[in-house]
Amino acid sequence: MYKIIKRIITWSGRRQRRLYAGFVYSFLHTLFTAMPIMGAAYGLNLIIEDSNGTAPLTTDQILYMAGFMIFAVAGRFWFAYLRAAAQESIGYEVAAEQRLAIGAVLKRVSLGFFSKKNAGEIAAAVTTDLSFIELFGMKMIDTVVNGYISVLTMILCLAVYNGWIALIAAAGILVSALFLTLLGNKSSKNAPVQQQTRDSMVAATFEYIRGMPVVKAFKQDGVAREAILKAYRSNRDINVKIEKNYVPYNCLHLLALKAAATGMVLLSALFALNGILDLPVMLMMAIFSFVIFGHIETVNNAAHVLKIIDAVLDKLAGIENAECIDQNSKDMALSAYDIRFQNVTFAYEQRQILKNVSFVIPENTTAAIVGPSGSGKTTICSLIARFYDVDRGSVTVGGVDVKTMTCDSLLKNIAMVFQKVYLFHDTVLNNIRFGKPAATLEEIVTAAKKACCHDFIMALPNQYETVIGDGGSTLSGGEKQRISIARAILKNAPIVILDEATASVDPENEHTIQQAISALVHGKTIIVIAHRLTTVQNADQILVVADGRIAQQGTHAQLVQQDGVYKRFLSLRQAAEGWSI
Ligand SMILES: Nc1ncnc2c1ncn2[C@@H]1O[C@H](COP(=O)(O)OP(=O)(O)OP(=O)(O)O)[C@@H](O)[C@H]1O
Repeated sequence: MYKIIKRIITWSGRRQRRLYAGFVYSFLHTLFTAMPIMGAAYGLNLIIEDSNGTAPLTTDQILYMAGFMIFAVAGRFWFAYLRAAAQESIGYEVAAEQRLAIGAVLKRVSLGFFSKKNAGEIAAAVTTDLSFIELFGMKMIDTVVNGYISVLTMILCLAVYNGWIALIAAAGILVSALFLTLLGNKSSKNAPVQQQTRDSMVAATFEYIRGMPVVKAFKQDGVAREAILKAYRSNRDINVKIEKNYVPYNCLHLLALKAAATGMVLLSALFALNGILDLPVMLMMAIFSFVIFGHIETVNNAAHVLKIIDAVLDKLAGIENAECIDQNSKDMALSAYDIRFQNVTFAYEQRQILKNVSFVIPENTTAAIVGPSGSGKTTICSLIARFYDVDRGSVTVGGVDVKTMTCDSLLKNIAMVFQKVYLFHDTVLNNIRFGKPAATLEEIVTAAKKACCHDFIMALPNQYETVIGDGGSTLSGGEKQRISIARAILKNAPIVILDEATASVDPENEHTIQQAISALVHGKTIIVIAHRLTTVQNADQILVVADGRIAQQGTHAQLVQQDGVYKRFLSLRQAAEGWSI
């Protein structure tokens, strides 16, 4: 328990001083809680002395007693307030910072990180898991640290009157701590499992919702539900197991405290009968026995909750300490924008995709990448944008190895239009503004007009302020793509990567969009993964990718003269486009 408490204190970072101040307030709060009890014993003694005629009770004494009581109660509330003010909001403050820190890390890790960890696991970490620490982290500090500070302070007060009774209280705490340790040992095994089942539950729910169109289209609700039900059942089973483990140890922990409290009452009565304790002190001991363990009775929950917090902190550390792809890189400004691949070899995990690939795309020229599906065209683009690092060889932009540049300083120079467009659950305006956060409304509208989306945006219920559904679900494929082109136009970067950008644009708009793209790409270095013949034919050079290599390279005029992949690709394209028209 001590190790995890220390971990939570470390987690609170620069707010640790507030935590420690809270411990001091907690100690003072307990002293002020004990004072009225001791005051009551003293007052009772005065009353007894008055009633048996030993010493008459004076008005001054009554006033002092009343003043003392008011002072003690006021002090108690004041220190309770100070403790809460110092400690209680720390969890929320630290969690908010940690969410931002994780967001910053996720932006800088290689995309391979997301293949290893599923989105559900990451989402659970920054939402439910961090919320758990946010809610329970400081509560546990209060329950455990402040709880034990409180009980130890009371034992010290007891020891002033009678060492034996204080010893019984201390023995009760030791025995209860033993049972809590046993409960904690059980929880050490169960907490990580509970954590995993929660992650699986979130991931399965995500998957189910995301896959809903497929589930409906194939009428396979049963199959999809099975995965989600399995995750829910596992979560239920581990929770039931934890509860079953919890109950016996919890009972033993409470029994130890109750037995100690009973022992304190019995011993103080025995001492009073034998004249070792005065009657008022005996009564004071009895009152103490009721309140002394109050704070640590709820420590039972802490034994398990702390183990969960430990597991969650491990998980968060795993994400936060993920290796950032550009952690040894520098912010650099480029002065040229030619792209050069030199003997590039790249594999996703063990699966080799590119082998010894070399080519040059001179500044301000267009390179069309063509090749069979799965040949590595998108991978080439991802390496230019440094979504992944090459295994061997180098990718340079403007003569600078992208490995030496931070992602921010590299991506500042690149605008991308992806094959799979992702729009945020935000307004149309903000989705376009993503290309240039400081853009004015006028600039955004101009970009939207160039990308041929202005008219359909104006037809939306709230025009540019219309909120787009999750992932762009309330727009058609073509509309989404045009918005993503508007984003790229707005960014106005010197390098443009288009991944089949016009694939889902309807023929009516295609011509206009091609014009917009021409404006976007004018005077820039362009890499386009194109399936359209016109795009390919007009490119300054064509890179034909096959089997992880550059199988052919040249202009359209040069490549049509050669027998090879390009010629075959061309005849297939002509057939396909002829067929589609
Ligand atoms: N993140 C990834 N992890 C593992 N393998 C991947 C990943 N992304 C792509 N691949 C694999 O790498 C190969 C090349 O993929 P890539 O997307 O570059 O092909 P492509 O030529 O762009 O295909 P298409 O024309 O179908 O879009 C494919 O076999 C694909 O399955």
